[in-house]
Amino acid sequence: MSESMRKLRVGCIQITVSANKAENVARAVEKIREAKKRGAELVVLPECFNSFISNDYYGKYAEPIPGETTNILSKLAKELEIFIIGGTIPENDGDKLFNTATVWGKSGELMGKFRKMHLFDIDIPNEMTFRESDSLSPGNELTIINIKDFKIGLGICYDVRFEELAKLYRKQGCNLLVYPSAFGMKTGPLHWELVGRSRANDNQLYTVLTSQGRDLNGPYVAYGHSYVADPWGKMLFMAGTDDELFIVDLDLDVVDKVRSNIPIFIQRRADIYDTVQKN
Ligand SMILES: NC(=O)CCC(=O)C(=O)O
Repeated sequence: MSESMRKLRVGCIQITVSANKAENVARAVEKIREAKKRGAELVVLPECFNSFISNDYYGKYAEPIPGETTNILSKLAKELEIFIIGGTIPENDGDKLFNTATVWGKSGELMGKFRKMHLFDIDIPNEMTFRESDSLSPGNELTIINIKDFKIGLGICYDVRFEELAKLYRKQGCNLLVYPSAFGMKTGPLHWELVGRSRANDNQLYTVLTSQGRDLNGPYVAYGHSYVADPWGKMLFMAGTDDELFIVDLDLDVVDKVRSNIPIFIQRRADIYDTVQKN
């Protein structure tokens, strides 16, 4: 097996968004070009990279897929010969809205899309209330993408809290989970790092969490601090709060090593408990 197939250089892009969709997309394009120059083979954008995170905006900013924003990603992937996980955009399909991630291959082809499965509905009285389900519908399908020898499971932000989803991906052989995200300021400080490192450690795989940058004047203030955790649960890199591009090198030897050193996956008592996919 070729050594280079087992390594992947990932460009993680943290960007703030404004009310101007075209500007948001242009900012993402600029960062993807920069990531290519720095050797990235795969780039990952944050959740809602072309729109504010807000029930007031999802409907107005929504597009079909393919559509205006994703056509730009497709063309760019082809031009730069790079894989793009296009963060998420609000998607309209019939009379429904979804929060959707798309993945674009080096020929500009749509390799897959994932619709946020667990909608961000929380209520911490007087501090943070959000009900994505007021405007969005949930997705019902897991999405796995193969790039080189990496088997990549997709989730979106709040999905990272659900170990069952990550475990299903692990059971299907994933060695990398990618979560375009934008945690808020209430839960971010306590949970943002905890959940992504936990999913990495529980399932002995890499986790990539890209966030919107923090804009204190927007309708939704993202925590920022995009990061990558390795299969030991170790933080490889964490961004600050402003716009930032960082590059990380992933290596499947690290996955193999931790799985052989601490073989929890085969030691699970599946005779007593299990996580099963129902559809
Ligand atoms: N956009 C989201 O799904 C936010 C998730 C979040 O902040 C959390 O605490 O979970």
